[in-house]
Parts: sequence; C-alpha cells; structure tokens
Amino acid sequence: MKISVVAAGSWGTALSMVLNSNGHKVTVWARNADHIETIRKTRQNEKYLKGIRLDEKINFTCDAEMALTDTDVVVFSVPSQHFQDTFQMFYEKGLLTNRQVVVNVSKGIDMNSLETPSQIAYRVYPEVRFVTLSGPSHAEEVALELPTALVAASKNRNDAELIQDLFSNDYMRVYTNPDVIGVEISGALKNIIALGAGISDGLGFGDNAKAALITRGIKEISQLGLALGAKPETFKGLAGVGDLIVTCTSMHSRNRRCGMLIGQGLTLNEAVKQIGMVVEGAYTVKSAYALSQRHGIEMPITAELYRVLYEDKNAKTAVLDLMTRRKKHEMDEYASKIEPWD
Ligand SMILES: NC(=O)C1=CN([C@@H]2O[C@H](COP(=O)(O)OP(=O)(O)OC[C@H]3O[C@@H](n4cnc5c(N)ncnc54)[C@H](O)[C@@H]3O)[C@@H](O)[C@H]2O)C=CC1
Ligand SMILES: O=C(CO)COP(=O)(O)O
Repeated sequence: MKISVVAAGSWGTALSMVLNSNGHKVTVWARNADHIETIRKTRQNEKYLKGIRLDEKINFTCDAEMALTDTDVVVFSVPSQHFQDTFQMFYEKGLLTNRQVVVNVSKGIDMNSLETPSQIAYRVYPEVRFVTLSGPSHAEEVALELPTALVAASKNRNDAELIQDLFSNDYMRVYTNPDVIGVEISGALKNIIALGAGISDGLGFGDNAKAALITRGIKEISQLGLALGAKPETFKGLAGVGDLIVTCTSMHSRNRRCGMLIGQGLTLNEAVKQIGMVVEGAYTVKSAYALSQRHGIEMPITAELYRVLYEDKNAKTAVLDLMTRRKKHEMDEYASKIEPWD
C-alpha cells in the first residue's frame, strides 16, 4: 500500500520504519525543509531518533501534495495540540478523501476544544475513515524492532483490521478494539500520571508511591473515560493499564523524565525545554482538569498535578494533600450503595 506519514518526529519516524519493513511504500511529510534535507542527506533523524539508520526506500518530503496524493493511508503523528490545525489544513487542501484511512497516533486532548483527535476529525470531516493506534510503545524500542503490542481502534471493523494488517509483523502485534474514545482517553491521560510518577521519583519517593499512582491513576482515567462513553474493559487493556505502566516506569518516557526534572526543582518550562521533544501530559493536564470539572468527576491526582504545574503549588505539599484526603472506601460504589461487609 501507499502510505503517508505526517510529521518526522520520533514516533512518525519509527512507524515509517515498521511500514517500510512490512513492504509498503512510505512517504514522510514534515513542515521543516532543513529537517527533511538533513534526514535525506544523512539517512538519520538525529534530532528525534538518535543513532537509527533510515532505509533509502522511505521518502522524506515537505511537499504536502506529493506526500498525500493517491495514498491509501495517512498516519498523523503531530503532537496532539497541533492535530486540529494539521488535519484541517490537509482537509481544506483537498488532500484527504474517504478512499483513505486516517490513522492518528498522537496521545492527547486539545486544550481549546477539549476534544480528542477522533472528535476533531469527525467534526471537521464527518465522512472520515478514522482509526486510532495506541498502546505501550516507545519509539526507541520500536526502531530497534523489539517486541511491541498495540491496539487499532475504530468504529469501523474493516478499517481497524486493515490497520492491524498494515502494522503487524513478527515484532509488532496489533489488536483491534471498537472503543475509540476509551483508547484515546487512556493514551492521553496516562501521560499526566507519568508526569506525576516522574515527580514522585524526582522527589526521592519509592516504588510504593509509584504503584499507588499507577493504580489510583487508572481509576481516574477510567472514570473520566466512562463519563465520555468509553467501555470499562478498554482500561484493563494495552492502551489502558499497559501504556500507563510503560510510561510511568520507562526511562524512555519524556513525560516521566520531565516530571523527574520538576521533582528535582526545575520549573515546567525549564523541564520541557530540557526534554526537547513533546511532553503531552503538560498540556493534557489542563484539558483533563477542565473535563473533570465539566463532568463533575473527582480526579485528585490530575487536580494536584494541575496545581503544581500551573498554580505554582509545591510538589511536596501536593503529595501531602493527596495522602491526607478524607478517608474512603477503595471502591467508590460501596460508599453510595450497600455496606461492603454485609
Ligand atoms: N515517541 C514515542 O515513543 C511515542 C509517541 N506517541 C505520540 O505521538 C505524538 C508525536 O510524538 P513524537 O513523535 O514522539 O514527538 P516528537 O517531539 O519526537 O516530534 C514531534 C514532531 O512533530 C512536528 N510538529 C510539531 N508541530 C507540528 C505542526 N504544527 N505541524 C507539523 N509538524 C509538527 C515536530 O517538528 C516534530 O518533528 C505524541 O502525541 C506522542 O504522545 C505515541 C506513542 C509513542
Ligand atoms: O506513548 C508513549 C509510550 O507508549 C511515549 O511516552 P512519552 O511521550 O512519555 O515518551
């Protein structure tokens, strides 16, 4: 198949390698001509995916028409805060048709509209054939062909299966899932919890704190997801708890590393600058906090992180406030229904 990949960051580049090794004709589009020129000359993406050689067969261009015309699949890998602009720009140029399948691989919620990428895509182009590809997958490991499992989620089974076939090989296993919103909310919100896990590490806390954040984190993620129409099983899957575990524990995670720097005393801006790549949780924390208020959902970890990142709250005070919240049952439903020990 002919496939366009939009953006030459770490994830777009790693996925273009998978698709190329699966025998597809891949063209990567990026807006920065100098970046493209350097990749073409060196066959490396030194800025975003250090030390990895890129096959000569992968095309790199900054000509959008050349990259998208007559392709079967368009993979969007722009940071989520730029998904709206980029998708709309390609749509208005007439470069997206419903003969193509659009795959989004970014993980976030737009801070202005509070929409996920699928909600943006359907609003801009109601006939879009949309698939979201998510799950525990650091680009650095995928580029080395280390075993990875993903989820392709779509309202349309054929489109989900097409994307499953396209990316599957002996080091990449792709499952399908009809729950697009559940997969999107999982992928977006795990970045917030990973920032928190990094802050916890940076403050010198241990594995107990990390396990507590992961476990209470998936509860917050699923509560917001359920309010937005997600299915509960999704949060137990690869896009849910799977991606939460890898992002909260891996040294590859930009969100976790950014949190560690904040825990060690840097400001959010200083930490993001030092990471030098997108730190999605820094933006999605604003969207998730706003959504929790809109839907009346208690999300204590998200709320404390919002205060630390945007209201200058001291991180240690935030932890103390989380630890000394009102005492409660582990399962909220017990509080409102029957006594659990009856
Ligand atoms: N890197 C990874 O391991 C994974 C990343 N993701 C997600 O993929 C998305 C992209 O992440 P990365 O590639 O890692 O980020 P990155 O920071 O490595 O690269 C982002 C790329 O997007 C480009 N870009 C930024 N704004 C743009 C715009 N308005 N138009 C066109 N291009 C633009 C940048 O120039 C850069 O090339 C994020 O949502 C991330 O959460 C998902 C799974 C794995
Ligand atoms: O989504 C990812 C792994 O699944 C990448 O996480 P980071 O953006 O924190 O590096």
